[in-house]
Amino acid sequence: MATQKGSISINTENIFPIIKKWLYSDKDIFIRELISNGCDAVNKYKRLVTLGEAKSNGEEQYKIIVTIDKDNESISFADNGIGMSKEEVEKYINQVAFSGAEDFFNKYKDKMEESNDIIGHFGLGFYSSFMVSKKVQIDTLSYQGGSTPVRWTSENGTEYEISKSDTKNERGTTITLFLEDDSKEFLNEYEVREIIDKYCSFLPVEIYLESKENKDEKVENEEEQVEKSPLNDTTPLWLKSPSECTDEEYKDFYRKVFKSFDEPLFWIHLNVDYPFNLKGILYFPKLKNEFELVEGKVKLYNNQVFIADNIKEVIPEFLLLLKGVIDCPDLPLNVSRSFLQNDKDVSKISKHIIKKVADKLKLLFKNEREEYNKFWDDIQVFIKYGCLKDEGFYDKIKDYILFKDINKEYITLKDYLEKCKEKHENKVFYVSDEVQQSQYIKLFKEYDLDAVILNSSIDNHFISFMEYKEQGVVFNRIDSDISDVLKDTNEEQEDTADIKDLFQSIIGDKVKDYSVESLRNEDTPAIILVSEQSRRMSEMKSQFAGMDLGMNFEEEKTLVINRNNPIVKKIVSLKNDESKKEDIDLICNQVVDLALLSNKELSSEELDSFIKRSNKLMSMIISL
Ligand SMILES: Nc1ncnc2c1ncn2[C@@H]1O[C@H](COP(=O)(O)OP(=O)(O)OP(=O)(O)O)[C@@H](O)[C@H]1O
Repeated sequence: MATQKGSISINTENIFPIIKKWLYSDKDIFIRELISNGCDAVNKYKRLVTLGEAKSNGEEQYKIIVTIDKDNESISFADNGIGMSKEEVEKYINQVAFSGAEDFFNKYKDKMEESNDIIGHFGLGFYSSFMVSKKVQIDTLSYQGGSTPVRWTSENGTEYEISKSDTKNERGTTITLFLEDDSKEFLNEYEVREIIDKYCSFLPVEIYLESKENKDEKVENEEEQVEKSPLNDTTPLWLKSPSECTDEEYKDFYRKVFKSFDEPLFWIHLNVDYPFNLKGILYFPKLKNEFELVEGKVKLYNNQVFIADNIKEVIPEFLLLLKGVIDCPDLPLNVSRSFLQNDKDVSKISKHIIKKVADKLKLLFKNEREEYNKFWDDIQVFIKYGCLKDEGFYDKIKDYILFKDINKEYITLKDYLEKCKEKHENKVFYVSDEVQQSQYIKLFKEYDLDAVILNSSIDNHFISFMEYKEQGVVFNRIDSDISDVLKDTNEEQEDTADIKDLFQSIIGDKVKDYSVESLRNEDTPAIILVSEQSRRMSEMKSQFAGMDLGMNFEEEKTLVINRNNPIVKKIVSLKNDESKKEDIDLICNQVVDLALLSNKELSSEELDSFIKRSNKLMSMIISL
């Protein structure tokens, strides 16, 4: 064949996507592009064999071999796919943004029963090789009988040479990149292996990595003769039908892909054919603490080629807390993200994924309630975050949201409200700190009342959200206005004014209100209740620390005095005894501080006088 020279034509309309595509992305993407091209070439050939348009002895091992040649400072990508004739090289390689993949698909689409598994779309991928090379060489031999091997070379991507190849004598294509000085890292086998691992772990054609030096050693080393295993898994689990996958396979896949020793809690196998193609597996990881939430990872693939982690245009943001893989052959993922934001299919996919997650939760709730209860602590933050982010998600799963109560039972809002209807209709009591509020929990148990534990940092927002969504339902902290609930209706109401007056005269306005009750447990002299509204306002104020909000947001406290308590009884009986005035004063203050202490930490001055008073009381006892 005579040597021919010419200029590469550039379709200017299509040059802009190239700029967009590579100006901002990693250099290593060329490895993904060239391996995907090899993969396409093999898939096209296999398809022709199936259609009877090409011959195969049935034993051929299709593969892509990546070879690093340190001496020549090159890296090559060889496949035994369809190959290219001289005309095809001129058509597909010399015209940037003219995709032979699209051409092939259009030509054979009527004859193809399965969905399109060809990766290329844009006719640009090959040119990414110029990001790292000073010279690119293609040696290719078409599958068509009587073809001549072709060599195409170009030093800058705009001018080329075509001649007969003197190295290619078997069907397929070898693309050799002579690396630029600033891209020598691609001669490092470890580095290249990492990149292949990142992008090509699940490509459908076997990929091998060789190093020219190793190749020479191989002849001498007997053990090396042993067949190497491919770098990739050509049939990833998500492609299998869910009914054929075992739990162990799902767990192994999780451990392998996410390099995690933990076991996932459960998973969702996505498998959609219509109206779009989507396959994948989403795992609910076990979270050790809330801060791990940021660590989720959802890997997005396009026809088994890795595209990126956590593309929030496709996967709803809150689901990015999960770990998983999603393969979406329909998405034009090589295009910029702004395109994705406006794509209708993309929002449909996102909605579909949300629905599937909600369905799975419903299924677990209905069929495996015990297990679901066990998972709840680990998934609750994720679920609540999802509800806050997406009301639609809340509407789908609201009946499956659980609350852990003070007896460590898991209960739905509906069941809680039903159970407590008689005692406090439409009111949910909650604990935000089990240690700090332990006295109130004890009190609730004595009264056979129930409260739920809402102690994660997201719960404050979630409570407001629930109150907004579930009109009429209010959430009150366990130390809030519970006097109504504690009131014993059977009991005759005695005059309580003298007890109130006594305390009020000593304590003054340290608390806003006083009430006298007959608590079932006589050991407790008094408790403090804080109005829910005032506490929320005061918490809000502390979030805006330093800002003048123009209002006073003090917590409104009520002192509930237990008239069944012997100390209270005693001081009330002695209230008119002038000689005991000082002692009564001391005891009343101590009773109030103890009640405050069970509610929250004392301020430094409060603590100071509490300690002084306690010491005084002890010395009084000793001198007795
Ligand atoms: N290894 C190969 N074997 C056979 N043909 C190839 C090979 N590499 C590239 N080609 C041909 O060159 C064309 C252009 O390749 P290029 O990578 O630029 O674009 P593409 O794969 O079609 O699309 P994309 O830009 O989405 O990767 C391909 O469509 C294919 O016809």
